[in-house]
Amino acid sequence: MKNVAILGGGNLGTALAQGLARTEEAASKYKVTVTRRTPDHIRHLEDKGITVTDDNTEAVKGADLLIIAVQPAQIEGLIEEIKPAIDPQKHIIASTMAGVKSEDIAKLTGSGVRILRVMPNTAAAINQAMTCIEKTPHKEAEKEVIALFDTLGETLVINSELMEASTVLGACGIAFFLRYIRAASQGGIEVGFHAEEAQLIASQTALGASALLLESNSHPEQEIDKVTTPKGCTIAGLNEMEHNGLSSALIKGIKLSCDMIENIR
Ligand SMILES: NC(=O)C1=CN([C@@H]2O[C@H](COP(=O)(O)OP(=O)(O)OC[C@H]3O[C@@H](n4cnc5c(N)ncnc54)[C@H](OP(=O)(O)O)[C@@H]3O)[C@@H](O)[C@H]2O)C=CC1
Ligand SMILES: O=C(O)[C@@H]1CCC=N1
Repeated sequence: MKNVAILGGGNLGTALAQGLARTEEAASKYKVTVTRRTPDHIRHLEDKGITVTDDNTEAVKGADLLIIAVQPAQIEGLIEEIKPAIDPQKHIIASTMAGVKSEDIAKLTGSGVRILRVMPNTAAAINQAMTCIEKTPHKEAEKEVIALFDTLGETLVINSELMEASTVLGACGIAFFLRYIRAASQGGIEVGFHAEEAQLIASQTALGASALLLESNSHPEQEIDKVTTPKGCTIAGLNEMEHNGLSSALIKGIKLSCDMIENIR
């Protein structure tokens, strides 16, 4: 069993812990502790065999792999607290923080600690995350981090300079796709469905569209061509959406999110 400490049991930290406790595969490999300053907010995790505490130092001492999931502005305080307990020979630090480079964390921990960035998303809670992992010279550490995040969904190792782009496309992406589903549901209600039915149809259709790409390895436009019957209703709706800037709005939103990460701290 590997001991994992998730430091910062907020939205993402909780999602990671839930995913690690949810499947037999993950639960048999990882013993998880989650910390936050107000642990009573996440006591429910204890029902799943997860240890919950406000003691970062003890959590670090008992762990091999440290996953940092505090907000970027909270990192200085956290590292100051745990620094005496960090053992460079033993610990691997995987940081989920948007916009915080591994070098920035190394300046706080002191050199010699194996640190790499990871960018999962909240679908980790149901083992459907997309996690981008920063390529690192510490190959053994990289292997261990990949193995852990493989239990939470898909993983992709990428160069450091793409970590911001991966944050927007993969992590913020959950919110972007969900907003599309909400809008589609609202449209569905306007054309006659009750809210729950509209949401089911929109969500399952989004899942089917993704699966078409993932399973057949095709391009979105190939699949779109199969739906757009000549003179039909799909192309009419699609063109109206594009006249109103659908693709452009998505691309602009992704670019703006990416630009603002530089100043996130
Ligand atoms: N939310 C997401 O979808 C994603 C988030 N991220 C990154 O993950 C990080 C967390 O984001 P998110 O979960 O949204 O934020 P949250 O604010 O929900 O979570 C941060 C948590 O850290 C805890 N915390 C703060 N200081 C300490 C400390 N010194 N010791 C222990 N726990 C502490 C806070 O709880 P308390 O106040 O009780 O201590 C809080 O619950 C960010 O850096 C973000 O960039 C990355 C990918 C996706
Ligand atoms: O919004 C944020 O800053 C964090 C990082 C990616 C998802 N949530």
